[in-house]
Amino acid sequence: MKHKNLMIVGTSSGAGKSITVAGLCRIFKKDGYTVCPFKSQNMALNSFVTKTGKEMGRAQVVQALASEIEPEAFMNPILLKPTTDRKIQVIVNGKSIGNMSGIEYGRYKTSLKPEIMKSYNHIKDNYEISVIEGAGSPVEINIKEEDIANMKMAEMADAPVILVADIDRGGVFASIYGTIMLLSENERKRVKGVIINKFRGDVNILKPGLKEIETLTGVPVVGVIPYSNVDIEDEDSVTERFNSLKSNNGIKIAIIKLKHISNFTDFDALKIAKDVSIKYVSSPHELDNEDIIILPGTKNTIDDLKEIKDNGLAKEIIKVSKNGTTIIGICGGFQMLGDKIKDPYGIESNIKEIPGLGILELETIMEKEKNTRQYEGKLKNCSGLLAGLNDEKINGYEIHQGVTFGTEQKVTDDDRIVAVVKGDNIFATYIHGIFDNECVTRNILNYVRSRKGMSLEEKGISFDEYRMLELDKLEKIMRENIDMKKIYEILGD
Ligand SMILES: NC(=O)CC[C@H](N)C(=O)O
Repeated sequence: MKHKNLMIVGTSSGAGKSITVAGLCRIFKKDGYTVCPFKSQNMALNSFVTKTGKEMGRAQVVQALASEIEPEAFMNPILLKPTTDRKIQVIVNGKSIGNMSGIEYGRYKTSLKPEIMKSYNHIKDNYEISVIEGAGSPVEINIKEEDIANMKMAEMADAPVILVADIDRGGVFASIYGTIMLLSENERKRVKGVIINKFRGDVNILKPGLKEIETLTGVPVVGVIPYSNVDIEDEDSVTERFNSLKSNNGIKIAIIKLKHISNFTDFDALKIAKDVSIKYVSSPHELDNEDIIILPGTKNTIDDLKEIKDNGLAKEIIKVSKNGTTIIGICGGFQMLGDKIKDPYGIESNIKEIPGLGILELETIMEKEKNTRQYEGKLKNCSGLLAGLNDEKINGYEIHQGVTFGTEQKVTDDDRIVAVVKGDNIFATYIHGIFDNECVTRNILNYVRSRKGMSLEEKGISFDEYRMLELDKLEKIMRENIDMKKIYEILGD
């Protein structure tokens, strides 16, 4: 089997690299090839846990789904998770090797090349096509020497390169020309095509410019993709995800926008539910009688807890929790709802102990060992928000250092505390992806619907099904607007 590859780089972060890779993976898969995504280094707080308990960036997970293969850490051998303002947690091949400052990591990262190549070669040996994603812009000339994610990666994999440019933010010709001109001559030779992304309007207006940029750079424009509302998660560095989502007279949900918010893809499944409006909130006066308040996961529970105490959000959440507002805590947010968080080894900060919101009688200790595992279990002893869900199977994944103890009502069949309910209106869990379990989401939303006198919803589409439909939408748009014949010609041996 001869392996063929292609690398997608972008004129900037958020140009649409991840989505383009996902779309190409889907097309190659549908055309009958075995295909695998790859990104050597990701910087993201949205991570995923593989079947073998390894952590990886979520963009490659979606691309793996598009390729119809199980997500595995070799698709993203390096994951960087910003922990505090100055430290990043470095995850290599799915496991944390500790925290480093930016400068320390800058010095260290080129030594990871063998690790990267081990992962890449595994893909090369096992799949017919690989689609490699770059990171940010390939011409950050101040750090080009230490590059392991862009043109160096293209070189290491000997891959042809396609440059994706975002026309929506303007300056598209300058960014295409500037990016290509800032590459070295050898690097420039690798660039075989340009894709213009997020175009609104009549492509005929664009045509003279396309011709001119092709002449100026010598690189053909192989596609102009219209702006679309395909709902597929992209890199989280530049995200429109925190924009509010409105619906009239519906269920109002506020998600607390913590400074180190992590795994906010947890809420994607809520967005597709009927009558839901979601708002991200970072101060108490933005709260407006919401039906549900969610405390999300965080890379730094202690710092973020301190912040919501200082800015008054904590006080407000405690107050409305007593008036029956539904409060949901996920992972770090779950830990905050307890009485106390202890960090004896200074994992998250130098605060050794901090009182929580005291809504749940629980205590959390940050352990040295990080828990990364997929979760599969059964609900039991369900009441309140989860009433009626006994024996339902649920799944998701866990990423946390904290271990939680206490006397609240456990609702899973595990010995340890994974999820609890309290009274009618509180639910908290370590499980990321909890809302992807359609029964849990429907139950909670129906609880709120009945309180508000709204009619209840029957079983709906699962989030997995929804995601596959969106990927197929993306495939269709890309096939219609990219010269796929040309892409197959570009694919490198
Ligand atoms: N993913 C999370 O929310 C992590 C919570 C917390 N920072 C921990 O490590 O335990």
